[in-house]
Amino acid sequence: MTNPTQPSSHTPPATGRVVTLTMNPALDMTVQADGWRQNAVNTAQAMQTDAGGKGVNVASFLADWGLPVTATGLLGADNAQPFEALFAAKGIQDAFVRVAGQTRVGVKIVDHSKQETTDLNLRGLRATPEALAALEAKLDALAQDHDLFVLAGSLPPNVPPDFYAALVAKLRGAGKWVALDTSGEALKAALNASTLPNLIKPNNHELSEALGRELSRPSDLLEAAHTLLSRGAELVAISQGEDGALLVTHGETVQARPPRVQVVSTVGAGDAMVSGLVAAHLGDLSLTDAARQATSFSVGNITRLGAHLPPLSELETYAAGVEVKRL
Ligand SMILES: Nc1ncnc2c1ncn2[C@@H]1O[C@H](COP(=O)(O)OP(=O)(O)OP(=O)(O)O)[C@@H](O)[C@H]1O
Ligand SMILES: O=P(O)(O)OC[C@@]1(O)O[C@H](CO)[C@@H](O)[C@@H]1O
Repeated sequence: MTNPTQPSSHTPPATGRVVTLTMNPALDMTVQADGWRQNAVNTAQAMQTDAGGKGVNVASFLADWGLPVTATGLLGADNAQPFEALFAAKGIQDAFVRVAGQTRVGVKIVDHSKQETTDLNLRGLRATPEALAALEAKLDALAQDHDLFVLAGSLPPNVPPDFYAALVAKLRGAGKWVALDTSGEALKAALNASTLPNLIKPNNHELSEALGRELSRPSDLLEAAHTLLSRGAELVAISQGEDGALLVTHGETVQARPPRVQVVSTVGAGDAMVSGLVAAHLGDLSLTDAARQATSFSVGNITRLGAHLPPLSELETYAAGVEVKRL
């Protein structure tokens, strides 16, 4: 099927198949309300709804990049249509377990006059033991013929905080390459576990919260990254919003600063970065090129609504504008 956003001349690498796991997807309802104020009556200019949630977004970016991708997780049966339409349009294999009820709505208020994005995220559908058992069986089946797993987003109610920690151990034990992008107690448990993911992509606030200490100086972030590397991670990517990202491996550290662009919505910026890093891993890129590629994905994402990459020529312009410094 033709995908209008897919970069045209890019040839994807012919390597491993990717699974993205979204335990808590969301229908993102973006409301454009320029100049809006809290505690006041505001007028909005536009509204758009997109199938989202971190792993769904990663699947969408990777599909745009031309990689085969399977999306799994728990999806409310009552409003699954926008997700199914996205998967069909982009050729994403739909391996979501359907559960009773509606997937949560995530309200995103964007203010173009101030280039600000405000998120209101609901907690999501309570996961039943039956749904979790069905998901476990699905993941076991997917592990038969997929090599990379991206675990992304919050955990819905009734899923224990060590869910990702246990899954990372299981997947890495089976020889899979695992990326994790989560927050709060789930991130804390995963970072305290004995087996760490190959790639960890927190933002600086999420990492500070999970480690229980303020990481305000670059040296604090670097020290935290090196501790995670010494405990089994291969790449720690700490994103810092408009300031860019710090990417740390055993032998190298780079700082990537994005070019200045007109921001439409920052929703999914981190997911785009994860996607760029997964694509870079599959393409065996150097850390410098990975930083450039991942940042260009993020910048491409924040210049439009929804989790879509811009055409390749635009992506290349952003990539050329990324300032990558080896530290
Ligand atoms: N306002 C911005 N201007 C330019 N680039 C940005 C901006 N916000 C984010 N980015 C780019 O996106 C990357 C990821 O952003 P960020 O650190 O906000 O991720 P995140 O907190 O995980 O985002 P989210 O949870 O919304 O997906 C940054 O490293 C940067 O390259
Ligand atoms: O509650 P979570 O899972 O942490 O975040 C959910 C969410 O904000 O993440 C995506 C952007 O990264 C959105 O599509 C979605 O609404």
